[in-house]
Amino acid sequence: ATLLEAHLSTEVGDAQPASACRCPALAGVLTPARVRALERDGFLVLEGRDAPLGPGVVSQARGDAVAAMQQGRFARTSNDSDVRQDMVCWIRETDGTPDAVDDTHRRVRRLGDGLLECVRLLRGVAQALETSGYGTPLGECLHVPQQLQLAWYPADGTSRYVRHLDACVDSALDLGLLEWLRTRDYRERAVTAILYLNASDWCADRGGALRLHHPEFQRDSASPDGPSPGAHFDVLPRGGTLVLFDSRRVEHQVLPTNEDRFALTLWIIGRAKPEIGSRWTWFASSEPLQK
Ligand SMILES: O=C(O)CCC(=O)C(=O)O
Ligand SMILES: [Fe+2]
Repeated sequence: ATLLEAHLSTEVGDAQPASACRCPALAGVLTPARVRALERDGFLVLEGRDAPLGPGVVSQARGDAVAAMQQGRFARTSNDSDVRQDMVCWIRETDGTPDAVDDTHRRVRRLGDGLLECVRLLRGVAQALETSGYGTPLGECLHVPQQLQLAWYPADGTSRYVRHLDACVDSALDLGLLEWLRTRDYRERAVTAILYLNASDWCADRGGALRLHHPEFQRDSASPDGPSPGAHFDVLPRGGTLVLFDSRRVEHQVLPTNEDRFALTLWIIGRAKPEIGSRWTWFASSEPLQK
């Protein structure tokens, strides 16, 4: 059975085409070879020397995140509290500017320069993926929401997020029409992009790793022999580390953290190309993602 993430989904009404969100800092970063690895493995981790942003920008962004925390911008999610114990703050580049989406967002503090740079980097990932010919399973084109999730897992030794999938991959037949309509935004999620804003020397004993469960492992679980335990890959949430994974294939979890842990996440969405067919193609297909 699919584990469906149940928190409020990103607003995607004002998403932009990938081509409108170019980020110079990504030039030469998402090379065709790395994008092929992402397609093959379902995930890609760029850390250490491969990380796209310098430590200066990341620590500035962490300061901006702490400031947002002190301004009371973080709130619990609508998930059950046993699913996840982080607090989140939804941010847009335009927050605190005349171009903000509404009056409430015009009144909040502008994002700091460090956080702005991180937002622009994540929002540029879709364009960089398309340039390297990233192929979504459904041949969709990528779109970039304006809204990103800034999450804070408090340093209490228990804050975590249980194993889940970011996208809803169940068909209308499985879900029923109402539930299917309710989960529309989750179905559009194609690629999860996460940038960590923590210290660059985060070590394993602080906990808080992102555990990625290998897609092959999930497929195996349908076999009578059952999966071999331990088929996963842990990523330490070191500042500057960029993780990309297929939102529909890669189950993942956040292990309990002993240290305040900040993660900035963008869900890149995939929308059917007009020439391939409308969303009704998905609707009609009972197993749209089993290829
Ligand atoms: O912070 C992370 O490493 C992942 C968080 C996550 O899985 C989510 O917010 O859906
Ligand atoms: Fe997730």
